[in-house]
Amino acid sequence: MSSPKTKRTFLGFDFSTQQVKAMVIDDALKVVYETHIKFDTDLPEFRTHGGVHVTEDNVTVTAPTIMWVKTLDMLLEKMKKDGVDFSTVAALSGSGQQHGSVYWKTGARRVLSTLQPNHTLAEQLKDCFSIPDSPVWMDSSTTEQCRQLEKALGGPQALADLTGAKAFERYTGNQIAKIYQTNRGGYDNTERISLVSSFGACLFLGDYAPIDSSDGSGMNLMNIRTRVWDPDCLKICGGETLEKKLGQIVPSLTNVGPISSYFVDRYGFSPDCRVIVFTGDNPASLAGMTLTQGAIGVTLGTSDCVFLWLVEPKPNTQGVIFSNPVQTSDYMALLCFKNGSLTREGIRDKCADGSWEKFDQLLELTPKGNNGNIGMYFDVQEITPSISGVHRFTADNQKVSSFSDAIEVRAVLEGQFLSRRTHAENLGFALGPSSKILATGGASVNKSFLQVIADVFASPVYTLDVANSTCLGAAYMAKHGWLGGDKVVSFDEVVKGALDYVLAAEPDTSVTEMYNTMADRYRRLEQQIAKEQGADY
Ligand SMILES: O=C(CO)[C@@H](O)[C@H](O)CF
Repeated sequence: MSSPKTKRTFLGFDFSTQQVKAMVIDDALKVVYETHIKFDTDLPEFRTHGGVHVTEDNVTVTAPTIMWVKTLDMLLEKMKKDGVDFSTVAALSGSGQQHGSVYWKTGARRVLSTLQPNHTLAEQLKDCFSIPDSPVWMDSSTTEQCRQLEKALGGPQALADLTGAKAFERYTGNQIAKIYQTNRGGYDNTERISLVSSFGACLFLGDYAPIDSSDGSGMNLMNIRTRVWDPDCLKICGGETLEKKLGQIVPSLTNVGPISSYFVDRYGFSPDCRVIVFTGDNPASLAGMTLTQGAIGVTLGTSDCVFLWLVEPKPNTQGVIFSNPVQTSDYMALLCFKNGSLTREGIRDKCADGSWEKFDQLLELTPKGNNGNIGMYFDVQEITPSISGVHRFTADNQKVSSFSDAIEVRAVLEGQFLSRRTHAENLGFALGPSSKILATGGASVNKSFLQVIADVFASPVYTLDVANSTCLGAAYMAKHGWLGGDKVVSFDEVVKGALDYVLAAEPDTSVTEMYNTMADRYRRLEQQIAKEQGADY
């Protein structure tokens, strides 16, 4: 809670899949307040599960747009009751679950710009959405539209070269295409299409806020190099009117204007409070981790995610490349691996009686490099690449059906982290003397994992116990944008010293050459499996 002595604060919001979070930081970037409102439990009238509605076909996934609006009403009331002094907020920004989309009905802009402070946002905006149920990132009902877009643009790799990713069902252009094709009435009655991020900015701006270049990268509509809409993609997905409905993209960190008077009158914000363009949750998370060039962010959770800062990206059909949210001339990449902690825990239960202590003891029984044995453990259909099954290879690349417990334990760790490394390198990340790994997530407390990561990546591993990196990143970006963005001051400069990363593991340089060779072998073996299973690689 900000106190009278606090001179200046910055506010970050995160419109995520299951909740809306808010975080207040002081001028020294220290968190002084945070809170959240969860959709399922705090707004039961919408009957969501995990913040969404999934249709029987398990393919179509949406969320009620007005639920997000009402949640913001509740969040701000809670913050007010908790004593947050909104008058100290110099700037605010935010993030949103990526790829989701909001459809503002024709005429909504007038309502948005004349909000009355004695009524809630939800009361006033309840009839402003032409498509009341927003498609979200978990939706996978647009495969037909994905194939149409890739066919028209020359195939998955050509589309990745142009937009930073092959056509993914969750990507907004394909979601818009489905509405354009199947609900033309609703589409034609839409005057603005927002992402979840820019929708959040619209509410605070009291006007249509632009999409930023980083979250705009998650749509299969933006030219990843020029950061402007690609006319061919627009036409295929939404015809001649889509560009007008989207508005123009702006660089991340853009100061898009003063806060709407609605928030000044109702909550006591300063009329000088600036709205900094919102961005996607993963770009904001990169900022919240204070990831910098040469670093790799690794979040070890149910799914493992790898965040990369790239200067020269090599788009492919595995990862996704976004415009960098804090250095707008650079790029970032995201790799998601579905087989993360549950796979590691499965081997622990099978080989070490469910004990991490015994797991670590078994790990010590085999040399680094596992005498050339390699394992790949895709208990569920993997995302990167899209293959499944368990595959074990001996040093001479012979497939075997089992390993001893000790070999298996090392093989699951080396296999997973060789996979993270090879896919990072495929996207253009170059490991070098200044590389470092920033590890977060539940499994980052396991020291033996971190040592394998340090050895496989030949880089020091730092850990950070940062909860809500997405919301924290949005608050950091509020200050960075308020200072003028990356054209005025670098992100490094803005966040210097903000977080205390702890050095957790240093690489054993005696095995660097061995893992370099092993990485090349892993890549070839995984490509072989992908080919056998007819998967992109
Ligand atoms: O689809 C994703 C990234 O491409 C997810 O991480 C969503 O952003 C989660 F909200």
